[in-house]
Amino acid sequence: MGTTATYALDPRTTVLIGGITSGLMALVLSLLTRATPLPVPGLWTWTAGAWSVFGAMLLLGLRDWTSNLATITLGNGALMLAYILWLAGTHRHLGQRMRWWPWLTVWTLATALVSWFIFVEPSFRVRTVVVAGLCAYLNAHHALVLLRHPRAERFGQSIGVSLTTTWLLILCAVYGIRALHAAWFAQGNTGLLTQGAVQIIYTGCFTICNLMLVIGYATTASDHVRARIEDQAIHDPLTGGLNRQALMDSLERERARSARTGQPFSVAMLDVDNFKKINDSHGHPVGDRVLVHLCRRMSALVRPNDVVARYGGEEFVIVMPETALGAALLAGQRILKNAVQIDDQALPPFTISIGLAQWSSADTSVDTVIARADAALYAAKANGRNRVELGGSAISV
Ligand SMILES: Nc1nc2c(ncn2[C@@H]2O[C@H](COP(=O)(O)OP(=O)(O)OP(=O)(O)O)[C@@H](O)[C@H]2O)c(=O)[nH]1
Repeated sequence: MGTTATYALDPRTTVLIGGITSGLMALVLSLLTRATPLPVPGLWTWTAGAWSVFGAMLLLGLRDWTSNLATITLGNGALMLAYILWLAGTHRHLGQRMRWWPWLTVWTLATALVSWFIFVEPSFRVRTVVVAGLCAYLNAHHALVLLRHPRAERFGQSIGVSLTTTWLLILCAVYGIRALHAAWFAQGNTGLLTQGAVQIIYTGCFTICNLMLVIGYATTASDHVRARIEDQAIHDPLTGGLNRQALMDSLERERARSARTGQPFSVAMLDVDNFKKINDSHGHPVGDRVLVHLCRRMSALVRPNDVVARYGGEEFVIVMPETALGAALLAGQRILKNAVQIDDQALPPFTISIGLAQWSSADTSVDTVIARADAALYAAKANGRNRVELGGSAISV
């Protein structure tokens, strides 16, 4: 006498559990869109995708209880749409433009094919190959977009992006296997809600993957907010240079390094000559743009390890690690000449003055080296501006 295997779960329950968990996760993403202290590009689109998965899983789970149009056509349509929305969310997050029309055309064709193979020539096999094949392709394409992204938010750099990419690849593999299974094996040709291990495994895998992807988007969003907040905490909002707190931290690091290695470091303090006149004659917005321009030019002119920071008002400080006063003077002269070159015709011509000082073992704190650079800047102003002056005598460290 044959025995029929019994399972604790059946495919319908798995799909409905998947629907409920997707709905809860969509709710979490929706709350996150309101709760993040800074906007996260793409978060709304990922949230819309999560709601679409929720709708898809519920519709697919209602199979045989309501019309095929609602359960199969709309269910599969919502599922494919969800992956397109998730892809669009990622493009937005990475600051890329996605062309919608090719994807919407593919989606329309796939949905039309699914309808044809329900109502005209019913075939579970073809429907599965179409839907699972497209979903596999969409998720593979999505993973590649993340893997190819050159900036900070890429695989290995952000936990959220690594998690998302990994689960996109797993989901792509599950859909790929599902499509091939349906195409070539009779056993793979059982309906979505047919009792048995095959459908329980597939529906369970889809549920877990979709859940992990939503967790991946939420983690990516929180990584993004944390990185932005960390960035804002150390940068000056107008010029993009480091702020005063970050400058003091950098000076402390250089002081400690100098004590350890015996290598000197130098500090340049500089400001725009007669900046008040620029503001008075051209307006504060133009004055602001002069500061932004100057900071950008200086950052391009110094070595990668040098630190450019806004000290306050129109004053900047450059920290030059492992640089004695002689080398700092050459750098100062280069900056004096080149940082004021203007490529934007809307900016007025301007000059800068620079005071230089070298850290000395006799300095009691980093404030003293700053004070010497400031005194040198004062001397540069007193001696006619548009020049570099050296502060005090360099004492070997
Ligand atoms: N546009 C703009 N102006 C600023 C900013 N911070 C400070 N200032 C202006 O910078 C000007 C600095 O003026 P002063 O200290 O007299 O210096 P100066 O006119 O450059 O003269 P010298 O330094 O002696 O060459 C003031 O008018 C400030 O209002 C800023 O963020 N944006």
